[in-house]
Amino acid sequence: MNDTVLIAGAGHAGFQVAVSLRQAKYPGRIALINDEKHLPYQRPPLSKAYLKSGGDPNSLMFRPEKFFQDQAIELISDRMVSIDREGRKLLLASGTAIEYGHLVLATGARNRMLDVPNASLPDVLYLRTLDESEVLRQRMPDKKHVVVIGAGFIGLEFAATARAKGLEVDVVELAPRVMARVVTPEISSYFHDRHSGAGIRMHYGVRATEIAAEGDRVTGVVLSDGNTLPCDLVVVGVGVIPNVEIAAAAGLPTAAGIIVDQQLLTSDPHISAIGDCALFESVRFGETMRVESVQNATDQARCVAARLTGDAKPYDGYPWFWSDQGDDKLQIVGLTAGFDQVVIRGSVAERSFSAFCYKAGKLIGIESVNRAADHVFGRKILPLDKSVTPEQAADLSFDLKKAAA
Ligand SMILES: Cc1cc2nc3c(=O)[nH]c(=O)nc-3n(C[C@H](O)[C@H](O)[C@H](O)COP(=O)(O)OP(=O)(O)OC[C@H]3O[C@@H](n4cnc5c(N)ncnc54)[C@H](O)[C@@H]3O)c2cc1C
Repeated sequence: MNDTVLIAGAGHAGFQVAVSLRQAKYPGRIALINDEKHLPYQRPPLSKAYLKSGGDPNSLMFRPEKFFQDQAIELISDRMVSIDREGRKLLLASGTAIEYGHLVLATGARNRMLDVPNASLPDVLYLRTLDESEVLRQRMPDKKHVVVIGAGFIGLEFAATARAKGLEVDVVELAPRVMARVVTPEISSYFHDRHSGAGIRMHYGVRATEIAAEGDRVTGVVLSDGNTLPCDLVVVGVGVIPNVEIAAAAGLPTAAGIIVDQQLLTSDPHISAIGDCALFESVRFGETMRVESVQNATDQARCVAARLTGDAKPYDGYPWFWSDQGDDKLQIVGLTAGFDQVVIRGSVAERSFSAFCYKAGKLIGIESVNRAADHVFGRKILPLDKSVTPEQAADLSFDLKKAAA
Protein backbone atom coordinates (compact mmCIF):
# COMPACT_ATOMS: atom_id res chain seq x y z
CA MET A 1 0.00 0.00 0.00
CA ASN A 2 1.25 3.52 -0.84
CA ASP A 3 1.68 5.41 2.44
CA THR A 4 2.37 8.82 0.82
CA VAL A 5 0.14 11.65 1.99
CA LEU A 6 0.25 14.41 -0.60
CA ILE A 7 -1.06 17.79 0.47
CA ALA A 8 -1.95 20.25 -2.28
CA GLY A 9 -1.61 23.79 -0.93
CA ALA A 10 0.73 24.92 1.85
CA GLY A 11 -1.41 27.55 3.60
CA HIS A 12 -2.77 27.33 7.14
CA ALA A 13 -4.64 24.08 6.43
CA GLY A 14 -1.97 22.29 4.39
CA PHE A 15 0.86 23.16 6.77
CA GLN A 16 -1.12 22.05 9.82
CA VAL A 17 -2.12 18.68 8.38
CA ALA A 18 1.54 17.88 7.69
CA VAL A 19 2.60 18.92 11.20
CA SER A 20 -0.28 17.11 12.91
CA LEU A 21 0.48 13.91 10.97
CA ARG A 22 4.06 13.96 12.21
CA GLN A 23 2.94 14.81 15.75
CA ALA A 24 0.73 11.72 15.62
CA LYS A 25 3.82 9.73 14.50
CA TYR A 26 2.60 9.10 10.95
CA PRO A 27 5.42 6.96 9.57
CA GLY A 28 4.92 7.44 5.80
CA ARG A 29 6.00 10.05 3.29
CA ILE A 30 4.44 13.49 3.65
CA ALA A 31 4.79 16.03 0.85
CA LEU A 32 3.40 19.56 0.71
CA ILE A 33 2.88 21.03 -2.76
CA ASN A 34 3.53 24.73 -2.41
CA ASP A 35 2.77 27.00 -5.37
CA GLU A 36 3.92 30.20 -3.63
CA LYS A 37 7.59 31.03 -3.73
CA HIS A 38 7.86 31.43 0.06
CA LEU A 39 8.03 28.96 2.90
CA PRO A 40 4.50 28.35 4.27
CA TYR A 41 3.39 31.54 6.04
CA GLN A 42 0.59 33.12 8.08
CA ARG A 43 -1.93 35.29 6.26
CA PRO A 44 -3.59 37.39 9.02
CA PRO A 45 -0.61 39.76 9.58
CA LEU A 46 -0.62 40.64 5.86
CA SER A 47 -3.47 43.10 6.42
CA LYS A 48 -2.49 43.92 10.02
CA ALA A 49 0.93 44.26 11.71
CA TYR A 50 3.00 43.36 8.64
CA LEU A 51 1.24 45.88 6.43
CA LYS A 52 1.53 48.54 9.11
CA SER A 53 5.04 48.11 10.41
CA GLY A 54 6.72 45.85 7.91
CA GLY A 55 9.67 43.92 9.13
CA ASP A 56 11.24 40.70 8.10
CA PRO A 57 8.99 38.47 5.94
CA ASN A 58 10.65 35.53 7.70
CA SER A 59 8.69 36.51 10.82
CA LEU A 60 5.53 35.41 8.95
CA MET A 61 6.78 31.91 8.23
CA PHE A 62 5.24 29.14 10.34
CA ARG A 63 8.63 27.45 10.69
CA PRO A 64 12.13 27.78 9.22
CA GLU A 65 13.26 25.46 6.43
CA LYS A 66 15.16 23.25 8.86
CA PHE A 67 11.93 22.31 10.62
CA PHE A 68 10.60 20.72 7.43
CA GLN A 69 13.85 18.81 6.95
CA ASP A 70 13.91 17.64 10.57
CA GLN A 71 10.28 16.52 10.38
CA ALA A 72 10.75 14.83 7.01
CA ILE A 73 8.03 16.97 5.48
CA GLU A 74 8.94 17.41 1.82
CA LEU A 75 8.26 20.85 0.45
CA ILE A 76 7.66 20.62 -3.27
CA SER A 77 7.74 23.98 -4.96
CA ASP A 78 5.27 23.36 -7.77
CA ARG A 79 1.62 23.60 -8.69
CA MET A 80 -0.93 20.80 -8.89
CA VAL A 81 -2.53 20.86 -12.34
CA SER A 82 -4.64 17.71 -12.35
CA ILE A 83 -5.57 14.60 -10.40
CA ASP A 84 -5.54 11.12 -11.92
CA ARG A 85 -7.90 9.44 -9.48
CA GLU A 86 -7.74 6.02 -11.10
CA GLY A 87 -3.95 5.95 -11.03
CA ARG A 88 -3.89 7.85 -7.68
CA LYS A 89 -1.44 10.34 -9.10
CA LEU A 90 -1.09 14.07 -8.94
CA LEU A 91 0.24 15.86 -11.99
CA LEU A 92 2.32 18.98 -11.32
CA ALA A 93 2.97 21.98 -13.56
CA SER A 94 6.61 20.91 -13.95
CA GLY A 95 5.39 17.72 -15.63
CA THR A 96 6.19 15.51 -12.62
CA ALA A 97 3.61 12.95 -11.54
CA ILE A 98 3.52 11.82 -7.89
CA GLU A 99 1.58 8.84 -6.62
CA TYR A 100 -0.39 9.14 -3.40
CA GLY A 101 -2.02 6.89 -0.86
CA HIS A 102 -4.09 9.82 0.36
CA LEU A 103 -4.47 13.29 -1.12
CA VAL A 104 -5.48 16.30 0.97
CA LEU A 105 -6.80 19.22 -1.05
CA ALA A 106 -5.97 22.43 0.85
CA THR A 107 -6.03 24.80 -2.10
CA GLY A 108 -7.71 27.68 -0.26
CA ALA A 109 -9.33 30.51 -2.16
CA ARG A 110 -8.32 33.33 -4.48
CA ASN A 111 -9.35 36.96 -4.74
CA ARG A 112 -12.65 37.72 -6.41
CA MET A 113 -11.57 40.13 -9.13
CA LEU A 114 -13.27 43.42 -9.76
CA ASP A 115 -15.06 43.20 -13.09
CA VAL A 116 -15.31 46.81 -14.29
CA PRO A 117 -13.54 48.80 -17.01
CA ASN A 118 -9.84 49.53 -16.22
CA ALA A 119 -9.79 47.06 -13.31
CA SER A 120 -6.52 45.57 -14.55
CA LEU A 121 -4.51 48.80 -14.20
CA PRO A 122 -1.32 48.45 -12.13
CA ASP A 123 -2.62 50.53 -9.22
CA VAL A 124 -5.74 48.40 -8.71
CA LEU A 125 -4.49 46.00 -6.04
CA TYR A 126 -5.63 43.08 -3.90
CA LEU A 127 -4.52 41.65 -0.56
CA ARG A 128 -4.36 37.91 -0.12
CA THR A 129 -0.74 36.85 -0.55
CA LEU A 130 2.59 37.92 0.90
CA ASP A 131 3.59 39.24 -2.53
CA GLU A 132 0.42 41.35 -2.72
CA SER A 133 1.00 42.73 0.77
CA GLU A 134 4.59 43.61 -0.21
CA VAL A 135 3.43 45.47 -3.32
CA LEU A 136 0.96 47.47 -1.23
CA ARG A 137 3.57 48.29 1.36
CA GLN A 138 5.93 49.52 -1.31
CA ARG A 139 3.31 51.57 -3.17
CA MET A 140 1.62 53.26 -0.21
CA PRO A 141 4.35 55.81 0.59
CA ASP A 142 4.04 57.27 -2.94
CA LYS A 143 0.25 57.49 -2.85
CA LYS A 144 -2.03 60.20 -1.53
CA HIS A 145 -5.54 58.86 -1.80
CA VAL A 146 -6.87 55.31 -1.81
CA VAL A 147 -10.36 54.04 -2.54
CA VAL A 148 -11.06 50.73 -0.85
CA ILE A 149 -13.77 48.68 -2.55
CA GLY A 150 -15.51 46.44 -0.02
CA ALA A 151 -16.05 47.03 3.71
CA GLY A 152 -15.34 43.48 4.85
CA PHE A 153 -12.58 42.49 7.27
CA ILE A 154 -9.69 42.88 4.85
CA GLY A 155 -10.91 46.11 3.26
CA LEU A 156 -11.40 47.71 6.68
CA GLU A 157 -8.11 46.46 8.12
CA PHE A 158 -6.32 47.89 5.10
CA ALA A 159 -8.31 51.16 5.23
CA ALA A 160 -7.39 51.74 8.91
CA THR A 161 -3.71 51.11 8.20
CA ALA A 162 -3.66 53.36 5.13
CA ARG A 163 -5.32 56.15 7.09
CA ALA A 164 -2.83 55.75 9.96
CA LYS A 165 -0.09 56.14 7.37
CA GLY A 166 -1.57 59.47 6.34
CA LEU A 167 -3.42 58.58 3.13
CA GLU A 168 -6.84 59.98 2.29
CA VAL A 169 -9.21 57.01 2.39
CA ASP A 170 -12.67 56.37 0.94
CA VAL A 171 -14.42 53.03 1.46
CA VAL A 172 -17.14 51.95 -0.97
CA GLU A 173 -19.62 49.27 0.11
CA LEU A 174 -22.71 47.92 -1.63
CA ALA A 175 -24.40 46.89 1.64
CA PRO A 176 -25.88 49.48 4.00
CA ARG A 177 -23.25 48.85 6.71
CA VAL A 178 -19.74 47.48 7.27
CA MET A 179 -19.13 43.71 7.63
CA ALA A 180 -22.87 43.28 7.06
CA ARG A 181 -22.69 39.55 6.32
CA VAL A 182 -20.82 38.64 9.48
CA VAL A 183 -21.57 40.97 12.39
CA THR A 184 -24.57 42.53 14.12
CA PRO A 185 -25.65 46.11 13.32
CA GLU A 186 -24.32 47.15 16.76
CA ILE A 187 -20.78 46.15 15.79
CA SER A 188 -21.12 47.66 12.30
CA SER A 189 -22.25 50.91 13.81
CA TYR A 190 -19.29 51.01 16.23
CA PHE A 191 -16.76 50.40 13.46
CA HIS A 192 -18.47 52.90 11.18
CA ASP A 193 -18.04 55.53 13.89
CA ARG A 194 -14.44 54.56 14.58
CA HIS A 195 -13.38 54.61 10.93
CA SER A 196 -15.30 57.82 10.21
CA GLY A 197 -13.80 59.36 13.35
CA ALA A 198 -10.33 58.57 11.99
CA GLY A 199 -11.21 60.54 8.85
CA ILE A 200 -12.14 57.65 6.53
CA ARG A 201 -15.10 58.52 4.32
CA MET A 202 -17.63 55.69 4.17
CA HIS A 203 -19.98 55.27 1.18
CA TYR A 204 -22.79 52.71 1.47
CA GLY A 205 -25.30 51.34 -1.03
CA VAL A 206 -23.07 52.08 -4.01
CA ARG A 207 -20.90 49.96 -6.27
CA ALA A 208 -17.83 50.78 -8.29
CA THR A 209 -18.75 50.81 -11.98
CA GLU A 210 -15.46 51.90 -13.52
CA ILE A 211 -11.90 52.84 -12.65
CA ALA A 212 -11.28 56.31 -14.06
CA ALA A 213 -7.79 56.63 -15.57
CA GLU A 214 -5.47 58.72 -17.67
CA GLY A 215 -3.46 56.26 -19.65
CA ASP A 216 -2.22 53.69 -17.14
CA ARG A 217 -2.65 56.07 -14.21
CA VAL A 218 -5.63 55.59 -11.90
CA THR A 219 -7.45 58.87 -11.27
CA GLY A 220 -10.63 57.77 -9.52
CA VAL A 221 -13.44 55.31 -8.97
CA VAL A 222 -16.75 55.93 -10.71
CA LEU A 223 -19.73 54.91 -8.55
CA SER A 224 -23.18 53.61 -9.43
CA ASP A 225 -24.73 56.86 -8.11
CA GLY A 226 -22.83 58.83 -10.78
CA ASN A 227 -20.20 60.29 -8.43
CA THR A 228 -16.47 59.82 -8.97
CA LEU A 229 -14.13 59.49 -5.98
CA PRO A 230 -10.68 60.80 -6.94
CA CYS A 231 -7.75 58.57 -5.99
CA ASP A 232 -4.36 57.31 -7.12
CA LEU A 233 -4.70 53.81 -5.65
CA VAL A 234 -7.55 51.30 -5.50
CA VAL A 235 -7.61 48.32 -3.14
CA VAL A 236 -10.22 45.68 -3.81
CA GLY A 237 -11.57 43.46 -1.02
CA VAL A 238 -14.76 41.99 -2.42
CA GLY A 239 -14.38 38.44 -1.20
CA VAL A 240 -12.84 35.25 -2.48
CA ILE A 241 -13.56 32.32 -4.76
CA PRO A 242 -12.66 28.84 -3.46
CA ASN A 243 -10.15 26.94 -5.61
CA VAL A 244 -12.28 23.97 -6.67
CA GLU A 245 -11.62 23.71 -10.39
CA ILE A 246 -8.99 20.94 -10.32
CA ALA A 247 -11.15 18.85 -7.99
CA ALA A 248 -14.16 19.41 -10.26
CA ALA A 249 -12.17 18.44 -13.37
CA ALA A 250 -11.25 15.19 -11.59
CA GLY A 251 -14.96 14.45 -11.17
CA LEU A 252 -15.24 15.30 -7.47
CA PRO A 253 -18.52 16.96 -6.52
CA THR A 254 -18.18 20.71 -5.99
CA ALA A 255 -20.54 23.60 -5.41
CA ALA A 256 -19.48 26.68 -3.44
CA GLY A 257 -16.50 24.58 -2.36
CA ILE A 258 -15.21 21.01 -2.68
CA ILE A 259 -17.98 18.93 -1.17
CA VAL A 260 -16.90 16.77 1.79
CA ASP A 261 -18.75 14.75 4.40
CA GLN A 262 -18.71 15.10 8.18
CA GLN A 263 -15.20 13.63 8.30
CA LEU A 264 -13.98 15.98 5.54
CA LEU A 265 -13.73 13.21 2.95
CA THR A 266 -14.71 13.87 -0.65
CA SER A 267 -16.73 11.29 -2.58
CA ASP A 268 -13.35 9.57 -3.20
CA PRO A 269 -12.15 7.74 -0.05
CA HIS A 270 -8.55 8.59 -0.98
CA ILE A 271 -9.11 12.37 -1.12
CA SER A 272 -9.96 14.83 1.69
CA ALA A 273 -10.52 18.58 1.38
CA ILE A 274 -10.05 21.14 4.17
CA GLY A 275 -9.90 24.85 4.90
CA ASP A 276 -11.17 27.69 2.72
CA CYS A 277 -11.77 25.37 -0.27
CA ALA A 278 -13.99 22.84 1.56
CA LEU A 279 -17.78 22.84 1.72
CA PHE A 280 -18.48 20.58 4.67
CA GLU A 281 -21.43 19.03 6.40
CA SER A 282 -21.32 20.44 9.94
CA VAL A 283 -22.37 17.99 12.64
CA ARG A 284 -22.48 20.85 15.08
CA PHE A 285 -24.73 23.19 13.15
CA GLY A 286 -26.61 20.64 11.03
CA GLU A 287 -25.93 22.50 7.80
CA THR A 288 -23.50 22.62 4.92
CA MET A 289 -20.98 25.42 5.21
CA ARG A 290 -17.65 26.81 4.02
CA VAL A 291 -15.72 28.85 6.57
CA GLU A 292 -12.82 31.22 5.88
CA SER A 293 -10.77 31.36 9.06
CA VAL A 294 -7.53 30.20 10.59
CA GLN A 295 -9.43 28.26 13.27
CA ASN A 296 -11.41 26.33 10.65
CA ALA A 297 -8.35 25.59 8.49
CA THR A 298 -6.20 24.35 11.37
CA ASP A 299 -8.92 22.42 13.23
CA GLN A 300 -9.98 20.69 10.00
CA ALA A 301 -6.33 19.83 9.35
CA ARG A 302 -6.07 18.23 12.81
CA CYS A 303 -9.29 16.28 12.17
CA VAL A 304 -7.96 14.81 8.90
CA ALA A 305 -4.55 14.02 10.42
CA ALA A 306 -6.33 12.19 13.27
CA ARG A 307 -8.38 10.15 10.78
CA LEU A 308 -5.28 9.23 8.78
CA THR A 309 -3.60 8.03 11.98
CA GLY A 310 -6.50 5.89 13.13
CA ASP A 311 -8.70 8.28 15.12
CA ALA A 312 -11.59 9.00 12.77
CA LYS A 313 -14.20 11.44 14.10
CA PRO A 314 -16.60 13.92 12.54
CA TYR A 315 -15.27 17.47 12.40
CA ASP A 316 -16.86 19.52 15.17
CA GLY A 317 -14.56 22.54 15.56
CA TYR A 318 -16.24 25.59 17.03
CA PRO A 319 -15.85 28.74 14.90
CA TRP A 320 -14.00 31.82 16.15
CA PHE A 321 -12.36 34.72 14.36
CA TRP A 322 -10.63 38.02 14.97
CA SER A 323 -9.96 41.28 13.13
CA ASP A 324 -7.69 44.17 14.10
CA GLN A 325 -8.90 47.52 12.76
CA GLY A 326 -6.92 50.56 13.85
CA ASP A 327 -6.62 50.34 17.65
CA ASP A 328 -9.62 48.04 17.99
CA LYS A 329 -9.62 44.29 18.30
CA LEU A 330 -12.80 42.51 17.23
CA GLN A 331 -13.16 38.88 18.31
CA ILE A 332 -16.07 36.70 17.29
CA VAL A 333 -17.05 33.29 18.59
CA GLY A 334 -19.95 31.28 17.21
CA LEU A 335 -22.09 31.91 14.17
CA THR A 336 -24.13 35.01 14.91
CA ALA A 337 -26.20 35.03 11.69
CA GLY A 338 -29.88 34.44 12.41
CA PHE A 339 -29.87 36.17 15.84
CA ASP A 340 -33.15 37.67 17.05
CA GLN A 341 -31.87 39.43 20.16
CA VAL A 342 -28.65 41.29 20.89
CA VAL A 343 -27.57 42.25 24.40
CA ILE A 344 -24.66 44.61 25.01
CA ARG A 345 -22.29 43.91 27.88
CA GLY A 346 -19.83 46.65 28.76
CA SER A 347 -19.57 50.14 27.37
CA VAL A 348 -19.52 51.23 23.74
CA ALA A 349 -18.41 54.71 24.83
CA GLU A 350 -15.46 53.24 26.71
CA ARG A 351 -14.59 51.06 23.71
CA SER A 352 -14.92 47.83 25.64
CA PHE A 353 -18.10 45.87 24.96
CA SER A 354 -19.55 42.66 23.62
CA ALA A 355 -22.69 41.88 21.64
CA PHE A 356 -24.21 38.67 23.03
CA CYS A 357 -26.36 37.22 20.24
CA TYR A 358 -29.40 35.09 20.97
CA LYS A 359 -31.72 33.06 18.79
CA ALA A 360 -34.99 31.89 20.36
CA GLY A 361 -33.50 32.60 23.80
CA LYS A 362 -30.33 30.59 23.17
CA LEU A 363 -26.89 32.19 23.08
CA ILE A 364 -25.43 31.55 19.58
CA GLY A 365 -22.40 33.81 19.51
CA ILE A 366 -20.50 36.70 21.05
CA GLU A 367 -18.88 39.60 19.19
CA SER A 368 -16.38 41.38 21.43
CA VAL A 369 -14.60 44.70 20.95
CA ASN A 370 -11.48 45.12 23.09
CA ARG A 371 -12.99 42.69 25.60
CA ALA A 372 -10.96 39.50 25.42
CA ALA A 373 -12.42 38.02 28.62
CA ASP A 374 -15.91 37.82 27.10
CA HIS A 375 -14.45 36.14 24.03
CA VAL A 376 -12.60 33.60 26.14
CA PHE A 377 -15.83 32.96 28.07
CA GLY A 378 -17.67 32.29 24.81
CA ARG A 379 -14.98 29.92 23.58
CA LYS A 380 -15.37 27.96 26.81
CA ILE A 381 -19.14 27.71 27.09
CA LEU A 382 -20.53 27.82 23.55
CA PRO A 383 -18.95 24.57 22.34
CA LEU A 384 -20.49 22.88 25.41
CA ASP A 385 -23.91 24.22 24.41
CA LYS A 386 -24.08 26.19 27.67
CA SER A 387 -25.68 29.61 27.92
CA VAL A 388 -26.27 32.62 30.11
CA THR A 389 -29.53 34.54 30.07
CA PRO A 390 -29.72 37.93 28.32
CA GLU A 391 -30.19 39.52 31.77
CA GLN A 392 -27.02 37.88 33.10
CA ALA A 393 -25.10 38.90 29.98
CA ALA A 394 -26.08 42.55 30.39
CA ASP A 395 -25.32 42.60 34.13
CA LEU A 396 -21.67 43.52 34.71
CA SER A 397 -21.89 42.26 38.29
CA PHE A 398 -22.65 38.76 36.97
CA ASP A 399 -19.36 36.86 37.00
CA LEU A 400 -18.83 35.18 33.62
CA LYS A 401 -15.65 33.47 34.81
CA LYS A 402 -17.56 31.69 37.55
CA ALA A 403 -20.35 30.78 35.12
CA ALA A 404 -17.81 29.13 32.81
CA ALA A 405 -16.09 27.17 35.55
C1 LIG B 1 -5.07 39.39 4.44
C2 LIG B 1 -5.82 38.33 5.17
C3 LIG B 1 -6.09 38.48 6.53
C4 LIG B 1 -6.77 37.49 7.23
N1 LIG B 1 -7.01 37.67 8.55
C5 LIG B 1 -7.59 36.67 9.26
C6 LIG B 1 -7.79 36.79 10.66
O1 LIG B 1 -7.47 37.79 11.25
N2 LIG B 1 -8.33 35.74 11.32
C7 LIG B 1 -8.70 34.58 10.70
O2 LIG B 1 -9.20 33.65 11.33
N3 LIG B 1 -8.58 34.46 9.35
C8 LIG B 1 -8.02 35.47 8.63
N4 LIG B 1 -7.87 35.34 7.28
C9 LIG B 1 -8.39 34.14 6.62
C10 LIG B 1 -7.39 33.01 6.73
O3 LIG B 1 -6.08 33.45 6.43
C11 LIG B 1 -7.81 31.87 5.78
O4 LIG B 1 -9.07 31.40 6.18
C12 LIG B 1 -6.79 30.75 5.81
O5 LIG B 1 -5.57 31.21 5.25
C13 LIG B 1 -7.28 29.54 5.04
O6 LIG B 1 -6.26 28.60 4.98
P1 LIG B 1 -6.19 27.56 3.76
O7 LIG B 1 -4.94 26.77 3.98
O8 LIG B 1 -7.48 26.86 3.63
O9 LIG B 1 -6.03 28.46 2.46
P2 LIG B 1 -4.86 29.43 2.03
O10 LIG B 1 -4.22 30.06 3.21
O11 LIG B 1 -5.46 30.28 0.97
O12 LIG B 1 -3.78 28.46 1.38
C14 LIG B 1 -4.01 27.76 0.20
C15 LIG B 1 -2.70 27.60 -0.52
O13 LIG B 1 -2.89 26.70 -1.61
C16 LIG B 1 -2.22 27.20 -2.74
N5 LIG B 1 -2.77 26.57 -3.94
C17 LIG B 1 -3.93 26.84 -4.56
N6 LIG B 1 -4.07 26.06 -5.65
C18 LIG B 1 -2.97 25.28 -5.70
C19 LIG B 1 -2.52 24.28 -6.60
N7 LIG B 1 -3.23 23.92 -7.67
N8 LIG B 1 -1.32 23.68 -6.37
C20 LIG B 1 -0.57 24.02 -5.27
N9 LIG B 1 -0.96 24.96 -4.39
C21 LIG B 1 -2.14 25.59 -4.61
C22 LIG B 1 -2.43 28.70 -2.62
O14 LIG B 1 -1.51 29.43 -3.42
C23 LIG B 1 -2.18 28.89 -1.13
O15 LIG B 1 -0.82 29.05 -0.86
C24 LIG B 1 -7.21 36.33 6.55
C25 LIG B 1 -6.96 36.18 5.18
C26 LIG B 1 -6.27 37.16 4.50
C27 LIG B 1 -6.01 36.99 3.04
